[in-house]
Amino acid sequence: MTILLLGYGKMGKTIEQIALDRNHTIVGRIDVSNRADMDRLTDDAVDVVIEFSSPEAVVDNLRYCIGRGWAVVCGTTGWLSQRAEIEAAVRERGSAFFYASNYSIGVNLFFRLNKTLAKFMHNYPSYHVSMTEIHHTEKKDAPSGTAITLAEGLLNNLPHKHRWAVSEEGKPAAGNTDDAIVIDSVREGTVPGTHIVRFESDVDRIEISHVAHNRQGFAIGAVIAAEWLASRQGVFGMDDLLGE
Ligand SMILES: NC(=O)C1=CN([C@@H]2O[C@H](COP(=O)(O)OP(=O)(O)OC[C@H]3O[C@@H](n4cnc5c(N)ncnc54)[C@H](OP(=O)(O)O)[C@@H]3O)[C@@H](O)[C@H]2O)C=CC1
Ligand SMILES: O=C(O)C1=N[C@H](C(=O)O)C[C@H](O)C1
Repeated sequence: MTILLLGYGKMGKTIEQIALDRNHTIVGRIDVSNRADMDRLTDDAVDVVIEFSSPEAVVDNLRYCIGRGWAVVCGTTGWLSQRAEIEAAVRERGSAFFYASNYSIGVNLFFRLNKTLAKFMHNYPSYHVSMTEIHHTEKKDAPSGTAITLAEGLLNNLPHKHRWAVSEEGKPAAGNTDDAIVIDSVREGTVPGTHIVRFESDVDRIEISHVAHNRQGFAIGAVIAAEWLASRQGVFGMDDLLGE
């Protein structure tokens, strides 16, 4: 399979190693400095684009790839207010698009555990639910895409909560947050990604966490998604790949 790496930073480079190990061919490594190289690729030179860039760049990148008819696996976070527009463009073009806030198989198991825990806690509103996500200091968006997916899983199962709200580095979230799941975003060192969901009462705490030791899990998942997407048309996510 031929892969175009759109975004060649920490994730792009980790994905490259996994893709080469799985006998794929990298036809381009695009960062800010060489975007014009994409114009020189023919439409059929690319089986799948793997896009891990930045919240500011991703939507233009996706529009460009959809316009070329290229299948795209996107991992960039922090842009989902424009998701509907992008997915409509994919359907109109008849191309293929895959998005996940987190490609790690372990995190996707954790998403399911999170929903199951929320269903258990549904009848115990006295337990105060909150989340913490911890990432490296280069991360541009907060809260993390993974934290937002976890919050959505909780909101769908906890009727007394209606939204999520952000606090940063331990500072309280703004306003009255009784109906909110408060997410604390911590940025420290080179942490690849840690997510904690907790239910706290006056007498005890129930807590689940996922800790990534490195970026390999995200990268393997993204390459598997690319292999899966290459022969498909439409809009997909991890539940399509892993089975509901
Ligand atoms: N879904 C998932 O499983 C995961 C998602 N992520 C997300 O992926 C994204 C990238 O993460 P990471 O690799 O750590 O970030 P990095 O900052 O290490 O890399 C980003 C790359 O994107 C490039 N880039 C920026 N703007 C453009 C542009 N306009 N066109 C092309 N390339 C561009 C940068 O180029 P330059 O170096 O020249 O600035 C750099 O090569 C983030 O949004 C992060 O949250 C991260 C891990 C897992
Ligand atoms: O920026 C990162 O590094 C990560 N971003 C993703 C997110 O925002 O959830 C996934 C992972 O946590 C690493």
